[in-house]
Amino acid sequence: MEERTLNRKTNQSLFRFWRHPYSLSYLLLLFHAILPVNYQCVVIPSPISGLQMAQLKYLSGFGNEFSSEDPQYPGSLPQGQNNPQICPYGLYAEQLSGTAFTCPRSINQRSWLYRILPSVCHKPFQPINSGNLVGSWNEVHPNPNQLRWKPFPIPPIQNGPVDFIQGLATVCGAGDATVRNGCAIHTYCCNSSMDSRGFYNADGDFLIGANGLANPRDFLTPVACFEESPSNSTFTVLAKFHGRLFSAKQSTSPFNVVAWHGNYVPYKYPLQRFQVMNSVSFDHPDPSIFTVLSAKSAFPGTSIADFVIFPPRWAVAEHTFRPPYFHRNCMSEFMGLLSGKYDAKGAGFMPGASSLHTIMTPHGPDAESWSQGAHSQLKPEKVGDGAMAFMFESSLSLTATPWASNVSCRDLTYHKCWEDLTSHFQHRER
Ligand SMILES: O=C(O)Cc1cc(O)ccc1O
Ligand SMILES: [Fe+2]
Repeated sequence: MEERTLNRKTNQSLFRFWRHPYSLSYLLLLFHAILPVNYQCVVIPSPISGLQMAQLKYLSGFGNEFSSEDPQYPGSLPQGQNNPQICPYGLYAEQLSGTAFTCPRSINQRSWLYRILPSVCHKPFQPINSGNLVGSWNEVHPNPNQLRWKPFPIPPIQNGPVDFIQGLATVCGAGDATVRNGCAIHTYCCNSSMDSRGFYNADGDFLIGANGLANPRDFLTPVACFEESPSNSTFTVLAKFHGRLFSAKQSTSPFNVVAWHGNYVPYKYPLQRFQVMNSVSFDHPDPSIFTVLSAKSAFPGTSIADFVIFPPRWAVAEHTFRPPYFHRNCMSEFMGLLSGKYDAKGAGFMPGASSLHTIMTPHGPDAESWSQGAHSQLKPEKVGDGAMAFMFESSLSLTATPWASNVSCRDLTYHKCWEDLTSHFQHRER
């Protein structure tokens, strides 16, 4: 997934932000939408080296104006102004903006950071191997077929360490980072922490948004926290810019924010906290009822992408075909299964698997799921116990990259899951 959601930052990591232990057995996909408005977040996938996870504290809320200072440095956040002539504790003031200065105040996003050194203290960035990252779509071959992938394999540690950035690969996307309108879906599979490497994404934000049945207090933003830089140390800051990777060295840790305030912040959200709503009478509401976050486009009601989840829930609709129906949409749908079973698919869509149904590509329940949905007794039923599926519903025409088209875990038999659908048409007697 490409950039709109988590963060975008300036040259250094805004906060040290723990994401996921790489030992998670499921695939974690990143979505990244390039917005006309420059939203930002920070996803710093670098595991905590100097800090213990238990020490991490969070501020709760969504869209708030926050203030934070490292508890060991009371008074480190300047009061009453952003730019004192000399900042408390000799810190440097640095602004990180997420929207144009000229955006109306109601949607303006920015944060002020008070850090040990400003982000600009680094050696020049040099291009590095961008691996399987793709940022331009015009030369990628279109494919209107249903595409599906088995779980992307986690690289074996005996073949060498692979960190979050080295393990990133672009699955599909559309649009252009240079004109800041588009999105891409990336996957990552890694076996090592980033240690003294940090990352920022100038092409957009890794996974964010605005609306949903998610409660604001479940969004957690890290409290200011920094690490000391031992003398003679070397840190690497990696940048993603126009779809390519760059690397710069510096002698101090970029995780040096002692205090900050603002509303342009990274956050994490536990999907299990999403309160599901659904039909309590009949028929199948639109899947947009499960939207957690939206990356809005310039057209009201039409997103660059909605981040939708399918958590466990009760199905009670009467005289209704309850699983997802057959359809072809004017939107692209990228789906993944994190755990359990998805109610429109059987064994072919296992945890870690993903699929792409681009614009107007027909899809729907596989033959067996259709049969169950058509014939099962309609009592109240728990759907997807222990399951979690997600979908990016995008108004853009997503194209699969050459890597994703040719990767060995591509499920070339996907179309067969509908082969057993037969005609039940009852001809009229003539
Ligand atoms: O394709 C899918 O499985 C996702 C989906 C689910 C649903 O309940 C209705 C429409 C839809 O695209
Ligand atoms: Fe769909």
